Amino acid sequence: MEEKQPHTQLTSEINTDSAIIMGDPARVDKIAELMDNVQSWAFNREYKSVIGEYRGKRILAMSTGIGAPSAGIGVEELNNVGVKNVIRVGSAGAMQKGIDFGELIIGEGVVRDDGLTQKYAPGIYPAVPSFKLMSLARKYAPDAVYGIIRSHDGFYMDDNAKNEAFWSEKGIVGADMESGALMVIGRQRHLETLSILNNVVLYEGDLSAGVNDLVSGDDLMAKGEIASLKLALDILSD
Ligand SMILES: O=P(O)(O)O[C@H]1O[C@H](CO)[C@@H](O)[C@H]1O
Ligand SMILES: O=c1cc[nH]c(=O)[nH]1
Repeated sequence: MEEKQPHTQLTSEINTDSAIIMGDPARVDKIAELMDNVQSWAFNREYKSVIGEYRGKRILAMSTGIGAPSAGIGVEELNNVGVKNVIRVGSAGAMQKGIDFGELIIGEGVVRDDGLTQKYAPGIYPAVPSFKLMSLARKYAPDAVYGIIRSHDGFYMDDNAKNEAFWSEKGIVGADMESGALMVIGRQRHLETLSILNNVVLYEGDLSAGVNDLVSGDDLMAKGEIASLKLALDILSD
């Protein structure tokens, strides 16, 4: 019998080539409400997974916790069980003025300001999404904010303001912690990847307050979260 993947507890019996990943296990319950014939698969450590159908397409949804290392393990184990398309649906902070709460930010590339991906490939290796999935994003969400995002490792850094000003000036549109790992590892494993982020912090806004508002269900952010999940489902079921 096939052994379960040690962290996610997945096996190839999930029987799908498409997965949606997210940091927060609670978001898995939200996406489950949007799918049909949902079956719980596993909940081990930070990896909560369900399988369901959307417009007849079988899709796995799984949380990966916070940060590149746990996302990286999740992506590797998805690859091990035969998944080929992986979309991350996360929350982000805006890096430019004028991006409102709940607006979707879609990464056309990622500044790899994390530690893990440096172990996979030198920093000059690009973190870029799949052209196929990006084309579908443009089809379903032409009005989203498209641009380069920055994935980092430290949420509570003393030099956050300085770093954000630096990267904002370079045109970066949003910040998260896992998209770089998804795209770098995904490319090396021949996966199609994409990252769709719901903005929860205005540029130069209070980081902790933004994430707290997402937890308490602030209306614009809650709508953005559902919109981001639906967009990933639309793309994978196209
Ligand atoms: O909402 P998720 O998917 O967890 O994404 C973002 O939120 C967390 C930080 O609050 C980090 O994981 C960051 O990337
Ligand atoms: O600013 C933010 C908000 C959420 N997650 C991040 O990584 N950064």
